[in-house]
Amino acid sequence: MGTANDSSKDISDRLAEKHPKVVFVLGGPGSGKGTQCEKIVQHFGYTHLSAGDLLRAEKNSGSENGIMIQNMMNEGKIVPSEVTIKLLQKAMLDSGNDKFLIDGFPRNEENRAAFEALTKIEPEFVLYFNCPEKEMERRILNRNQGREDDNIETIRKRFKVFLESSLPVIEYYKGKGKVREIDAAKPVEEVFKEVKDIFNPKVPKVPKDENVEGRCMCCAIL
Ligand SMILES: Nc1ncnc2c1ncn2[C@@H]1O[C@H](COP(=O)(O)OP(=O)(O)O)[C@@H](O)[C@H]1O
Ligand SMILES: Nc1ccn([C@@H]2O[C@H](COP(=O)(O)OP(=O)(O)O)[C@@H](O)[C@H]2O)c(=O)n1
Ligand SMILES: [Mg+2]
Repeated sequence: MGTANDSSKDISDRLAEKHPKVVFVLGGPGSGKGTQCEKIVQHFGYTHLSAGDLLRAEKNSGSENGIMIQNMMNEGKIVPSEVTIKLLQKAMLDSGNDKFLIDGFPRNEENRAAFEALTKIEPEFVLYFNCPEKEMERRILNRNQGREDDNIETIRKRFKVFLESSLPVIEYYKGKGKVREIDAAKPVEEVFKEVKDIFNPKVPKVPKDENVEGRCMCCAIL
């Protein structure tokens, strides 16, 4: 009979066969991760997986972890990786796609190391939305999504967790040259301009039939 470990290995193996392409989308609470992910999906064909949304859905499904997830979220704490990674892996397999924006994950060193060990997936790059705390606070208090954790007391706890636990993950990926940092304090469309340049890098065009002396480029070089 299979054990829990067998089944988590099974799901990891099935996922590895798809050779998924993953971009981690990080930034403080309210920095605009979800907003920009929606736009990336429309333009670049990724599937958006928000760790927070998956955890909220799991909580609402009445699962055995529901109360634990609710308590952790209301305290702004990070849910144990095992739970979140299982949800992410299932969503990746169910999607039928092979390109994913993983939003709000990894949020601490435990998330990062457990995901790497279990899935062996290395992100293509990490999109980091850098935004001042005052602006993030203003946005969350105006978000109106009915989230229980969008109150000033929990927001302050989430900012603390971001500084203490999530920024070190961003630093880790900076050390690997993988972080693409974006000024997220600008208006949505201006932020997206920067995002587009990252997903769609401009390749400088080689001039075709033109140079100063009227010869083609290859002749000019020769
Ligand atoms: N660049 C922006 N300028 C102003 N408001 C924004 C911007 N990006 C997102 N918002 C708004 O701020 C709130 C938080 O954005 P959201 O995408 O949910 O952030 P996150 O997923 O990082 O918490 C939402 O109400 C959203 O409409
Ligand atoms: N990797 C993650 C992501 C979110 N969460 C929990 O979910 C909450 C909300 O995450 P979210 O990504 O939806 O929040 P925002 O950054 O979008 O405001 C976090 O404060 C954590 O309590 C988690 O435990 N682990
Ligand atoms: Mg979000």
